[in-house]
Amino acid sequence: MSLLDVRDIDSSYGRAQVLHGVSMTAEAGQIVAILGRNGAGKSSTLKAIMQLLPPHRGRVTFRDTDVTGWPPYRVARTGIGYVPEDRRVFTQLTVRENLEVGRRPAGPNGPGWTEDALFDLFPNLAERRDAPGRSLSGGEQQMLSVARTLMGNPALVLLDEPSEGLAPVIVSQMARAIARLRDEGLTVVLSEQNLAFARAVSDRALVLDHGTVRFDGSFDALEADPNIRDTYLSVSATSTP
Ligand SMILES: Nc1ncnc2c1ncn2[C@@H]1O[C@H](COP(=O)(O)OP(=O)(O)OP(=O)(O)O)[C@@H](O)[C@H]1O
Repeated sequence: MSLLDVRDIDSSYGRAQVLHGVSMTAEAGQIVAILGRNGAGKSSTLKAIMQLLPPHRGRVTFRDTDVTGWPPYRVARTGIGYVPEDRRVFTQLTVRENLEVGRRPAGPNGPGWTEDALFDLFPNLAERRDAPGRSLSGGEQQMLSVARTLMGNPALVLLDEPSEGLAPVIVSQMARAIARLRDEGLTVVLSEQNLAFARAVSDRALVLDHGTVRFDGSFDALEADPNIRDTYLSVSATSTP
């Protein structure tokens, strides 16, 4: 069975249904990209997995456990880390203090992340380790947000638009960091509008439109289907990582 199995979920904000029968899987060690235009339902799918937007139909199964309807903090404790689009760095705390806030025991997910390992992963943060969160650039905040989530030692990381708003050089660093997460055996599900970035870091693509899955497969298959690409992906966001 897949590490993550999302089966036929519907989710709504109030009376507005935004996910319609979404199904997807992530195998252990895989990086899966959720693609689609603005408002396609990428963030909502990540929130539904985390139970921040609990599905009212369908199931989310993680490590053979049905987590549907669980409070998000319990989902986090089973080993799912979530990095929201808006970063939520603690501005008054230093980089190191922000990391401390995220610390949780390693448990079954391996030896566990240390501050040093995270500074190795994000060298920019090492240079700013005693700087307050508010003084960091957008890119550094994005890195800190990912690093803080890793301090919780998740087996699966949900990344909401990791490349959004980042300068090209920072986008490359983020791409290298995600590749290293795969080397460490982590599973990642990320939402992206930047097709080049997603292709560079991911094993598989899922394309959403209006909260419905339009494609699920390899990037080669996606590129070979210009109809899917041109109809459901925004063509503007193609900067190379
Ligand atoms: N808090 C909310 N309340 C009501 N509707 C929402 C809320 N957040 C998102 N939506 C709606 O849900 C739909 C899916 O949005 P979602 O944020 O999941 O899309 P997305 O693909 O992640 O796009 P983006 O790249 O703009 O974040 C959109 O129609 C959006 O307007």
